[in-house]
Amino acid sequence: MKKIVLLRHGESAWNKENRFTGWTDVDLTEKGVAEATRAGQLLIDNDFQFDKAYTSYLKRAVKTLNTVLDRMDQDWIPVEKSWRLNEKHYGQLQGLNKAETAAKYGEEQVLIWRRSYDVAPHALAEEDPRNPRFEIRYNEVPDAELPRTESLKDTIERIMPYWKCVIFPNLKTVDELLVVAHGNSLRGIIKHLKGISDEDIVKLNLPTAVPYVFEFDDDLNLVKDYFLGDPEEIKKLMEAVANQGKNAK
Ligand SMILES: O=C(O)[C@H](O)COP(=O)(O)O
Repeated sequence: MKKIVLLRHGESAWNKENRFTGWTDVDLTEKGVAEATRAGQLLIDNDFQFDKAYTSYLKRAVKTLNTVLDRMDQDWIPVEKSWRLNEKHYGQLQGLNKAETAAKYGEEQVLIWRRSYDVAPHALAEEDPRNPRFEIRYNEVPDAELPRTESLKDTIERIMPYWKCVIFPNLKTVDELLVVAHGNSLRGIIKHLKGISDEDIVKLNLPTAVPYVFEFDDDLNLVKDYFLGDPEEIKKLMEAVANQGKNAK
């Protein structure tokens, strides 16, 4: 059986503070590192030996991947980074507290910004210092492809060329791939893999650092998908992610 494991990074400083993060390059918390170590242990316990790993240009994902591979003693495997695996760009929401945003604009509006398929938050202004066009790490990316905000649809459109041409075709020749990325960039990949509708994708909330395994037959048809870990605990973690957009007052 061929397998791809999708893993959201461990808790970041802005997950802890409940802020919209998007392309902001925040670090893991201590808890985030511990979550990544635990994910690595779960992957060893389930006999994973990865042939190759992929991650984004953002350190919360890169450091999660390094921590997982270190726990597995698989630091040596080939790793490729791509900006295309970055989180959904959250535009002007980046840096704002999610519960405070819900208190100001309403929970329904925040749910639309966080989970809808084709509504993007307000875009960053061209001169905003957070605009990715000012960042050296994106020098290789044509300006027209660099987002100032994104809907999930936009995120999927920029991930898919990389998924379809680089990541997925590897399965023809190797058996196990690891992709460490972000809540929404992974929702986009999962929507594609499972054929989830635009309406139903609203309900998917990915917890931090819980390995999500996809198994494929030799013709690369999806056979089954499952999380590693305790289902009750994972359900609670998913609910907690959904509740981050609720008004705390
Ligand atoms: O960018 C962020 O804020 C997080 O990675 C995901 O946030 P969300 O669960 O609010 O989409």
